[in-house]
Amino acid sequence: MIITVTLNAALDLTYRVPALRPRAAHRVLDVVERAGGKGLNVARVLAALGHRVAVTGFAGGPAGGEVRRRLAADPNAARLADALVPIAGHTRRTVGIVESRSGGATLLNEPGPTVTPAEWGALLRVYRELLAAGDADAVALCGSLPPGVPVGAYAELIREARAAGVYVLLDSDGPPLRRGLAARPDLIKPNADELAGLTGFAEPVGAARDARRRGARAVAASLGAEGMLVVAEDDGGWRAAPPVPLSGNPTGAGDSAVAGLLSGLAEGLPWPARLARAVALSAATVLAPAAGEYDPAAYAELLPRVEVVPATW
Ligand SMILES: Nc1ncnc2c1ncn2[C@@H]1O[C@H](COP(=O)(O)OP(=O)(O)O)[C@@H](O)[C@H]1O
Ligand SMILES: O=P(O)(O)OC[C@H]1O[C@](O)(COP(=O)(O)O)[C@@H](O)[C@@H]1O
Repeated sequence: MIITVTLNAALDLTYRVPALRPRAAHRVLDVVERAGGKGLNVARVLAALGHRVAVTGFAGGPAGGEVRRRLAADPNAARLADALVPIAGHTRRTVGIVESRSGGATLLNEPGPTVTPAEWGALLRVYRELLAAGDADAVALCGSLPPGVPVGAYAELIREARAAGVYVLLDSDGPPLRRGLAARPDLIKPNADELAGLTGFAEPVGAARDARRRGARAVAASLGAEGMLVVAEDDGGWRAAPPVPLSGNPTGAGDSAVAGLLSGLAEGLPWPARLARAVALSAATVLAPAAGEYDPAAYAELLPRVEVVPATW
């Protein structure tokens, strides 16, 4: 079983337009709605891969209700346990605008609802109960923090997971990521910009090794069409790349990479196989038009074609 935490859940809307022009009106070709926010995407992909998942975080208002309904209606709902904590504030929407001509995506992420100290306390109680149940292989802490949640929230959740002996992955950005590192997460999954922002190094190998010095036990950096780089717990490393760069909607590709890494961990796979899975799943997510979905046929076809090589430094 894997626990995913989405403190800033979202109703993800994907609008498709022929091309996006600033300061112009657009006719939207079609709209897709999904239960989103990073941890919810991770959970849906894990469930599709056959894993049981407990989904926690906050949900409130109309979008929060819709997120819960969509989670319950997921084709793999039997493996998705809804442990979201109700709040008085309204869950946000995130809007992805995908250009059908170029495949480019523009994202508008609302800040999210204000969470009260009592609601944060309720989340901590639910999280502790999930950890105490004793059957978690891993926890994924994903995404931004909504207003009101303390900036050290991830550090606190990491300390709790480590105290319970549960592997913990952090996928966030900015101050919540920086503060989280102090609590020594087992793995972080930054993209290239997040890694550079964290360390000040643009070059990913130096940056990933620096992130380990700052507290991450291992770093899996996602590098867009170039695939992924891992600097593992023993400072050994691997690189994995998709066979070809793909064009499509990259929203949620990073979340599928997280799902690939954690499903492989839960199945006892070694690093190279976990990495190959993460790259194939995330590349197959670029090929699926809606945020946070992957194309299963493309995943099966890509997996044997992902090249994993040891990295040296
Ligand atoms: N254009 C692309 N072609 C093939 N694979 C891609 C492409 N863009 C992203 N990916 C895959 O998705 C992963 C995550 O994408 P990335 O943009 O690095 O992260 P994030 O979605 O978190 O910003 C990459 O490591 C890669 O495996
Ligand atoms: O919590 P944040 O950082 O605002 O991110 C939320 C957004 O991230 C997503 O999970 C996509 O993330 P990735 O493209 O990094 O995988 C969307 O579903 C959501 O709109």
